[in-house]
Amino acid sequence: MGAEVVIEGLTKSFGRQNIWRDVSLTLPPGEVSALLGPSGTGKSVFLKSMIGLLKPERGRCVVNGVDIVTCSERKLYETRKLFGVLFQDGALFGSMTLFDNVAFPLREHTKKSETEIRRIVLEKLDLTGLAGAEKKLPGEISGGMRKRAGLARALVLDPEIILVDEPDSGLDPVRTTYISQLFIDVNAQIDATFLIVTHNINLARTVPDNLGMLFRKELVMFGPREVLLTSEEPVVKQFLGGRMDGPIGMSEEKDSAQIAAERAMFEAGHHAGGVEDVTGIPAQMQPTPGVPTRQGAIRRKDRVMKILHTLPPAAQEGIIASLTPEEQRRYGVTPRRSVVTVGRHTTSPAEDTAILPARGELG
Ligand SMILES: Nc1ncnc2c1ncn2[C@@H]1O[C@H](COP(=O)(O)OP(=O)(O)OP(=O)(O)O)[C@@H](O)[C@H]1O
Repeated sequence: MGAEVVIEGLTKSFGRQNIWRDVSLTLPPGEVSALLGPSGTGKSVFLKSMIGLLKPERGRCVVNGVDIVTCSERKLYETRKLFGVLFQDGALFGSMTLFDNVAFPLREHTKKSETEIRRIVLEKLDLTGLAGAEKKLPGEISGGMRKRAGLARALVLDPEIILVDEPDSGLDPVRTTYISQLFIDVNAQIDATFLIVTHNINLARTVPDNLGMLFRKELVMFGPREVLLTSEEPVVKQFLGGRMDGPIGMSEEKDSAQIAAERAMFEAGHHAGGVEDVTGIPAQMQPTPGVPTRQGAIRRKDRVMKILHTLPPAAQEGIIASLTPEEQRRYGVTPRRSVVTVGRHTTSPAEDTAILPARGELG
């Protein structure tokens, strides 16, 4: 099972420029989490802080009892081996073949024989759909393949935590979905804890178990996906709809006068862009048939049902609607009213938000 990552009160500035402050969240072991946020809100800085490449001035990031922020260089070196990182561009060495790129961490950090290295590299290339491409140079393959090669390299040291920085950058929507499917399949196969930072709405809505959002230098929220996907928070709604109408502006945020002026314009009929009718909780991506069940998803169900009573009503309803009738019986919950199911999408109308906990333990 992947490692839990506990982040408490993390604050990062460059000189006098504060990037974000007091960020606290826990990545549950083996679950897939995603962190959203408009461009420039410090998502990449957050990932780099988690692996000790940047030093936050306050707070903790604890993995297996080691605080990355304050530990010694030696401990940091050891703990970093628990992480596999997929950088935005794959961060491959341009002059090395895919084989050598993927073999690099094994040659750097282990004493494995070349035969053993070959076995591991070919296995990871196969896992990421790159079998047969080992002799290619990064410049000879597509952006999607480069990302998959970056993922293969991130996997060779058997990481417990995988950090992914904007997997969709430079990819079309279809390739983005394929790489998302690969994350889900890899998660099912190795049960590692994932954190994906992204501003891709489709990915955010369908891939992770947990969702958070950075805005105005703070973590707006972090929790089960259903919480953010049903949130009435203006910044969250605006972001998920990809619209101009709301607090996020051209270069991050707007003041109240600008919000009011634009609101008048949209009310007068100007299209705010984005998609108005994408609401509710779409079905989550599942492992490809034949790939094992995600253990993280099973644990998550139990974990979320224990905290169900602490979540907003719309999120509760969405979670209950995602359970099978047998699971609803097992957890002792019943939807108050029937939920509307549209194709593979389950939506819960606002008036259907309350639940009936059938047993006392939920509330
Ligand atoms: N090493 C650094 N020194 C100084 N400022 C930095 C450094 N790294 C990042 N920043 C600043 O931190 C802010 C957040 O950058 P970051 O790249 O983390 O944002 P992001 O949310 O990942 O953006 P995007 O979605 O566009 O990739 C930016 O203003 C950037 O200029």
